Amino acid sequence: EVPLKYGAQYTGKRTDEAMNKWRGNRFGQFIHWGLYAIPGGVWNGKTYNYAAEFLKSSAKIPTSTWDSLMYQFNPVKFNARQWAKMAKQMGARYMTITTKHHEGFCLWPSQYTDFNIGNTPYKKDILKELVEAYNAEGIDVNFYYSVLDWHHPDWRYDIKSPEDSVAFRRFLQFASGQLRELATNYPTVKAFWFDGTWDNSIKKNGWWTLEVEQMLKKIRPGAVVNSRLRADDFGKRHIDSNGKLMGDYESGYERRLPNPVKDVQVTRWDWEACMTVPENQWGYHKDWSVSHVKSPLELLEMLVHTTSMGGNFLLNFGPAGDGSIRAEEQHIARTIGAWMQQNGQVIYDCDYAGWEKQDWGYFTKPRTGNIVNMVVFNIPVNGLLKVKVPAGTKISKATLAGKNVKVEEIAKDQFFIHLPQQAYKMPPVIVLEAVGGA
Ligand SMILES: C#C[C@@H]1N[C@@H](C)[C@@H](O)[C@H]1O
Repeated sequence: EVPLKYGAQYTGKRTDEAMNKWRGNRFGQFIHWGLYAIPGGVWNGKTYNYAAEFLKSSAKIPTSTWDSLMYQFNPVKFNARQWAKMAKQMGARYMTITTKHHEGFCLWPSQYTDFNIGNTPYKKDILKELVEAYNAEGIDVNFYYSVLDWHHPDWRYDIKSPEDSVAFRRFLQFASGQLRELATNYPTVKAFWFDGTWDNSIKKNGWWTLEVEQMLKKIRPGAVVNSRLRADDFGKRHIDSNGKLMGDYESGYERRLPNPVKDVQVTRWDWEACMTVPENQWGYHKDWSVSHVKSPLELLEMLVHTTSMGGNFLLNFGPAGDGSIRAEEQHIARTIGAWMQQNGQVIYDCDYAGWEKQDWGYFTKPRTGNIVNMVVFNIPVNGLLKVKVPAGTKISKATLAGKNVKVEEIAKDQFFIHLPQQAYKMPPVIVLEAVGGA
């Protein structure tokens, strides 16, 4: 091992109450909302297909022009309680909000910059409204914070001169100040989701990333911080130079999921995947016809897939500039929510079962007891669901919606579960009682 000052601070999974709650939540709503929601991917009549929150760079818009969008931000249809109720109905147990994205505009009245919600026609503290509304629904709120800041004059992509060093040191103090005020002024915040940390300027300041993690955990004991914040002494990100995870969970799965067979190593630590509904739109885009839009069933399978590998699934919503939620996203929330209403127990507080992945779908396992859940997405023509169990394990019972289904031992440690033949519009769940074995 190489000696590190700014590497991983511990190994293994945190087992404190705050982290157990973060882990057990399993399903979160990501919200990307900022000035980029106003143009929605269209500028001077031209539609830009790239991610709408990157429109400033896609359309090469000068910072002064982009920043003047602040004077148009007046979401007259914004209703934090409605958003929170929709998230509750969808079955989300946490919500992660972009307090500040790469554009540098702050959804809270930051004392460190005028580029914030207080100087818009809306004026009110949107972050406070969202935290209160979601907490009132029993939903934990986490803060996304982009270190990359296109607005701030002291931001640097790299440190190539003494002037860069001086400016960037000022920038890091600014960012630390903003993070301190977020952690202090919104005391129910549970976790911090860092982004915009891929540039050399951050890699060359790994010390700061550890200082921020420690500061946040001092202000908010139990706070959870993602690996994406962190860089070690040599600029290694997420995983330090000794192969140890930094931060409290791995956050590299963006718009992709680990392979359930080849990537089982992800189960050794906590992790989260974040996912867009279109192919690559986090902020509101006016025209979703420019790429594939995932169906509720595609997204539900991703949620179950993630739970089956011991991860959290963060599904993104991009509200419009007027504060409305588009119909496609409302349909997704209703459809997934209807299934979660009946089957949330196979997601919440569930984990990797350690059983061999089969083609019909995914296993999840509650933290306690001898239950293993089967969530079936691919219905076999013969209605027989193969299950390979750890050596010596017996399946004593299998039920679907509380009714027994046939269990047939077909070989040593192998069974067929007989799925009742019917048309399934949503994935059926079979609950196995397993005894003995590993
Ligand atoms: C690239 C990039 C950013 N990371 C995702 C989580 C979105 O915030 C996107 O803009």
